[in-house]
Amino acid sequence: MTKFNELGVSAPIMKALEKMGFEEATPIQAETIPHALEGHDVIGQAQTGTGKTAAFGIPLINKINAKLRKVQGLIVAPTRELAIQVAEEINRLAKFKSVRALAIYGGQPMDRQIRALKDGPQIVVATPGRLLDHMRRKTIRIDQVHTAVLDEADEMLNMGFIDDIREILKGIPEERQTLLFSATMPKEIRNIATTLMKEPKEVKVKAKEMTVENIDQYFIEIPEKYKFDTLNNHLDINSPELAIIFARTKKRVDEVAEGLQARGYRSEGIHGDLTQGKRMSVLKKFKQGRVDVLVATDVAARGLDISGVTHVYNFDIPQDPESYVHRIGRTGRAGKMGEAISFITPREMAHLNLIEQTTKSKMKRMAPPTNQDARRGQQQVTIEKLKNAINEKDLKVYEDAAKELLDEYDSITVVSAAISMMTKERRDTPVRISSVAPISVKKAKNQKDNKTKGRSNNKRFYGGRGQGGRNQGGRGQGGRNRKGKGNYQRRNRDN
Ligand SMILES: Nc1ncnc2c1ncn2[C@@H]1O[C@H](COP(=O)(O)OP(=O)(O)OP(=O)(O)O)[C@@H](O)[C@H]1O
Ligand SMILES: [Mg+2]
Repeated sequence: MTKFNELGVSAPIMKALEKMGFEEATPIQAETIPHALEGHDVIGQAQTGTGKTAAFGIPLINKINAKLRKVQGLIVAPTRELAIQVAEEINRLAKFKSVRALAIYGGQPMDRQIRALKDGPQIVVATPGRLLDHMRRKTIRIDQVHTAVLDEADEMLNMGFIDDIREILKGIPEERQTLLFSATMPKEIRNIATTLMKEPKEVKVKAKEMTVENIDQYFIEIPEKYKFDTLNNHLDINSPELAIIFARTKKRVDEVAEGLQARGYRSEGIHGDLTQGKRMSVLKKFKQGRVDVLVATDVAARGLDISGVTHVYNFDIPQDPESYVHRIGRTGRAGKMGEAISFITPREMAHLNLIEQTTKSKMKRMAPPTNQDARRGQQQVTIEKLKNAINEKDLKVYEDAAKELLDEYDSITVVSAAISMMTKERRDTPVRISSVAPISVKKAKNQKDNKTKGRSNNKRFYGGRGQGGRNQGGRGQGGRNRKGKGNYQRRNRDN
């Protein structure tokens, strides 16, 4: 275990770390901070929730000249919410040094950002599109920038956004230091990344698996049309503190979020088509626990650090194994435990193997909970409430009423009636979710024969009812699927 003062971190940052309760450096911090402080370019790869933000934040703040009120550090992140969160963490780390970080991102009025930029923040955290906008309008000056950070670098370099990143980096003096971080770094993306850097030190925190071990990973093989009720049952049984449910499209996110609301859950959806104001208010409610089930597209998959997320559900499995890693990484952060449950349609079973091969971890099969299990789960919640009332409330004023009731009925009947009245009967509310085509499993096809055998025992749970074709809605997959995915990822990318 490494202490921060062994890493050459300056006194004001040490003081902030102490205030934040960071006692020891995480492995990625211990390994990258010395390289970064020496001025090297760094590629840092470590599992989700292991403190990569501070791994680049600390050396960056360390290097800032607090007296110079010019942008000296530039951090680029793929989503607006992440830009905001990273700026907040940087500001916490820089609390005892006169260094300020500002987040700039799409969906917020330009003039407000221009005014804020004039205030002289030394660090700017931005989404690529909005940053380029400011650069082209010359409303941001980056000629004094000595450090550039790409957080979630692979995501930004993925899918043709390399040109935006290149253009951004071209505006920064060449002698800059470049730091690049992510939990995933596919080889081809890393190769692109190295073209943007000078002899980078590559730090990959050694781990057997790409996912953190404190996340228990499960899958449930389930036909499309049973997903929603299964999700309901699960939520009732587990009563997550906070849960994030990932769905494939914005439409599905809206439908699932509304369906859950109709069934009495405090649920909201988040995706790239919402106004920025709405996105922020949904996230705020979720962080405060006023919403406890967040339904999201991949816009919420990367980087978001929300404490109390005990469960992540893949209502639809993602196409990319990398996306799986990031999604489930919203739980099990900073050493806490978490649970990830992926719904996989029988036709997608081969895709499960592809994900497992990439992440080098296994998902355990879980039987879908029955309605009876769920009912027991719901009743358990009621029973807990009753027990709390017994222990904590003054029940004297109700005693006469209770005695009257017990004169007329036996105690079991009375208590059963009370439990029934206090228990939500969710399934009385019908909910319809439009179906989607299963994920294309093209890439994984040749693994299908040897790997999925014996796994596809869907019959056990559903009495061998027909599946497949009906879920697909007759649509072809392949090319179309891939195109669709590219589109929504692009739009989600936001800026
Ligand atoms: N040294 C430390 N000691 C204790 N907590 C820490 C330490 N470093 C970071 N944390 C906390 O751990 C949590 C996760 O950190 P962070 O968001 O930086 O993870 P990450 O590696 O960037 O994850 P992701 O891959 O999901 O982006 C945060 O709440 C952060 O404040
Ligand atoms: Mg991060």
